[in-house]
Amino acid sequence: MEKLSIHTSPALQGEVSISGAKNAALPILMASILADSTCVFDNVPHLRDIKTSIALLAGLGVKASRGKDDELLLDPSAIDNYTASYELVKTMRASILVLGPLLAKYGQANVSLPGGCAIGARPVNLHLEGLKQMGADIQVDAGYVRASVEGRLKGAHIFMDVVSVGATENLMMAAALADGESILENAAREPEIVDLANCLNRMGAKVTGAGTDSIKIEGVARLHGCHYRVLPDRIETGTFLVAAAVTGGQVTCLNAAPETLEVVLNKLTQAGAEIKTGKDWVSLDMHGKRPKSVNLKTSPHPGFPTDMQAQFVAMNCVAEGTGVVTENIFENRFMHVPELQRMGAKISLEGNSAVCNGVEQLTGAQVMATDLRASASLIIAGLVAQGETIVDRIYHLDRGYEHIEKKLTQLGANISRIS
Ligand SMILES: CC(=O)N[C@H]1[C@@H](OP(=O)(O)OP(=O)(O)OC[C@H]2O[C@@H](n3ccc(=O)[nH]c3=O)[C@H](O)[C@@H]2O)O[C@H](CO)[C@@H](O)[C@@H]1O
Ligand SMILES: C=C(OP(=O)(O)O)C(=O)O
Repeated sequence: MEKLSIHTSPALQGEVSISGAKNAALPILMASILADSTCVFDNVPHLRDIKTSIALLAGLGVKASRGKDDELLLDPSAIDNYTASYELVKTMRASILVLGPLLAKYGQANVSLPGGCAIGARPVNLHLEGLKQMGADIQVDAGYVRASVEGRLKGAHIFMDVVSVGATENLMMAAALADGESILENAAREPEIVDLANCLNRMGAKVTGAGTDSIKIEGVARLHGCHYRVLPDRIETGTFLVAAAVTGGQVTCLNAAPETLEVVLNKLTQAGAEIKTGKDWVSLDMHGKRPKSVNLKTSPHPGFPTDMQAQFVAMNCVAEGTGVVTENIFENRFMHVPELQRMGAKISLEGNSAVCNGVEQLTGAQVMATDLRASASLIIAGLVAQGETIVDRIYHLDRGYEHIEKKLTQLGANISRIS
């Protein structure tokens, strides 16, 4: 099994190009099911989750081909299968996002339940409740969601009692082809929701209000193919900025979208970084200083993103002072803490908070990646630990970071993939 070997690294320096956002690309790829003709997507990152999505769509009958660079062409005109099997869904929870589009376009869908994962139980009740309100018959049987509707889904006024990115996306896609108007209340406001809405509108949908907590969708009878460029990955951007910060470095992220990162950039400024932004770039300069600890609490956008929590815990481990990090979205998202402790971090877990007392120096160790962002936090810690850190189970990392070790090497990090 492949691992990453990281040795104490100098202050990171230079420029890094940010890839398209995994969490925007995944729903956008699934949205192609709704179209009658070919969709061409640009800036689609080369990731394991994207390969899984292509396999899932190909299983339904979508013809997929990679174009030049980061282009992906999806032709949904010959879809003839409505089942997403457990084999694929279990490796990628976002597979549940085929449910709304299949049901809206073909009146039926069988999608394996994603089940829990390392970071939490992650139920899909809001996805199912919303589709029921739109007239779908939904049965859960033998681990599968079996959904059908006579004729078209009907527009509905849906109140979600938890802010859910995935449920907002699934229901927005279903409503795009429903009969009549839908309003999604307490909708998620993440930039990836706005990106999906923009893409759907490019396909001929009538979605307004994305980016607010009330999204209105006027259903249309058909959607056509489109050309759409996926948003830059704000979590990848934030990860490189934190990596630069812990090493006291100076890094510029190119092809980025700084306006999607406001709260993360504020926290980095609090940590002592000098941050500069332009239209599509963001730079961080620590001027060689050690970061200062920060306190933060994760919450839905525009709050601090849970997908950046582990990286900031890693920064607090080596920062000056004590920082309290509170996780409010997922009930089990501190799996990186015991691994960071193995590297000498002084962290105590108190309920859903991690209290980190920064130490001057971590020590390299063999550590286990338990999920995607936990993997990133262990790499960040490894950059400033004394000696060698070996990160095992990096298949989690490959789900969501494109060529991370190459990009870090380009910035001067001592990191390599070993088998
Ligand atoms: C592919 C993708 O975009 N993944 C992101 C998406 O995941 P995902 O869409 O799965 O996360 P949600 O926003 O749905 O989850 C937020 C909270 O709502 C709960 N919940 C969700 C659905 C539901 O039906 N019932 C329910 O109770 C979840 O258990 C969790 O506690 O948003 C998360 C929160 O920003 C991010 O960490 C993930 O990176
Ligand atoms: C939790 C994440 O992804 P997913 O929802 O695909 O598991 C993530 O991107 O950090």
